[in-house]
Amino acid sequence: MDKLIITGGGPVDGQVWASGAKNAALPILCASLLADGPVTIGNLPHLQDITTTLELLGRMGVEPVMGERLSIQLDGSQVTDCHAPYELVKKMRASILVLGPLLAHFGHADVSLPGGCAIGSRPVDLHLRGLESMGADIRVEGGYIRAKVDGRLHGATIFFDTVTVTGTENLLMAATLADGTTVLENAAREPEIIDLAECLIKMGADIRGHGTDTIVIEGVKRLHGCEHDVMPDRIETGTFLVAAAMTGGRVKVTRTRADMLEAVLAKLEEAGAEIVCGDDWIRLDMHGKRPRAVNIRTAPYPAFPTDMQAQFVALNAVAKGSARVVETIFENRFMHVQELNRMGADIALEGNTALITGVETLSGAPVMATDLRASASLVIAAMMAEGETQVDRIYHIDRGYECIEEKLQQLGACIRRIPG
Ligand SMILES: CC(=O)N[C@H]1[C@@H](OP(=O)(O)OP(=O)(O)OC[C@H]2O[C@@H](n3ccc(=O)[nH]c3=O)[C@H](O)[C@@H]2O)O[C@H](CO)[C@@H](O)[C@@H]1O
Ligand SMILES: C=C(OP(=O)(O)O)C(=O)O
Repeated sequence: MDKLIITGGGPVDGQVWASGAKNAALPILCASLLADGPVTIGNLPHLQDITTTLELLGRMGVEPVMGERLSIQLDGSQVTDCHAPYELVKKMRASILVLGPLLAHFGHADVSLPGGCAIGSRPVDLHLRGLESMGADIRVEGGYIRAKVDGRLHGATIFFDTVTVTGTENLLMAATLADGTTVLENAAREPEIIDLAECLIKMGADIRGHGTDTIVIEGVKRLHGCEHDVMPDRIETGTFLVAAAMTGGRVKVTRTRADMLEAVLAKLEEAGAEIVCGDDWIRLDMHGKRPRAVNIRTAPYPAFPTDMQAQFVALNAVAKGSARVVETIFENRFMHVQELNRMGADIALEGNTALITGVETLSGAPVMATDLRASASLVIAAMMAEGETQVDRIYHIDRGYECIEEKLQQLGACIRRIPG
């Protein structure tokens, strides 16, 4: 297993570009299963999760054709096998996103249950209940979701008890080819849902209300190919901004968007950062200062994203003052806390709340990455810690951060990978 070795020290200073968003690219790749023609997807990030998804689509018969500028062409009409095996689904929960498109386009699907993971149990009951109310017959046997429908799915009004991002995406995709109207109530409003809906509309889907909590979909008979560029990754962008803020440094992130990061930028300003935004860039400057501690409460978009919680725990660990960070989305998303404490942080956990007392500095230590954003928090903490930190199990970070060491080197970090 690869490791990252980071020697902490100077402030972050430099410019870096944001990659395409993992959490938009994954549903969009799966949406290609709905089309009767080639879908060309641009600005795809080069990430392990993307490779896993392409392998999964390849097993179904959809062979990717590589294009220019990180683009790829996929044709849903090539599907020969509607089966998503455990050995691929276990690598990446977002594989569940093939369920809705396969069922809607081909009338059946066998998809392994994703199972629990480090950050929480993450059930998919709301995906399944929604598909059942659209007429699907679903059985769970041998760890597989076996779903079929006689003829086509039909439209339905579906109320989500809990706001779910991939649940909204799965049902949104399924509804595009259903008979009649589907209304998704208490739908997720994340920017990645808007990006997916815009791609589906280019494929010929009839969707209104995406970006609000009520999405209305009129089913159409078929969808065609299209071209779509994936939106920038707001979580990667936010991670670079926090790295600069923690080290009293400055950064300009390009090829990104400020409008989808409002809650994060507000917290960075509260921490003392000066932030200036342009059409497709964000510049942050801490002017050499130590950040002030900021309280955080995660919640569905547009509130503060759970995917930025670990990075802000790291920031608070070295801030002036003390802070409370409350995680309301996942029941076990504080695995970074004990590793940060090994680096000298002073963080206590009480249920879903981290109570953080800022310390002047952290010290390098061997630490273990436990999930994607926990890994990111350890890497940025290591960049400001005294001495050397060894981050083990970094395959987690490779799921979601493209060329992490090259990009952080551009910002002045002393970071290298040791292949395992
Ligand atoms: C690939 C992708 O886009 N991943 C993101 C997506 O994950 P994901 O879509 O898996 O997360 P959800 O929005 O579904 O989860 C939100 C909450 O709903 C619960 N739930 C969800 C579905 C369900 O059927 N039943 C149920 O109880 C979950 O356990 C969790 O407590 O949104 C999360 C919340 O913003 C992000 O952290 C992930 O980065
Ligand atoms: C939790 C995340 O991803 P996934 O849902 O793919 O596990 C994430 O991107 O932070």
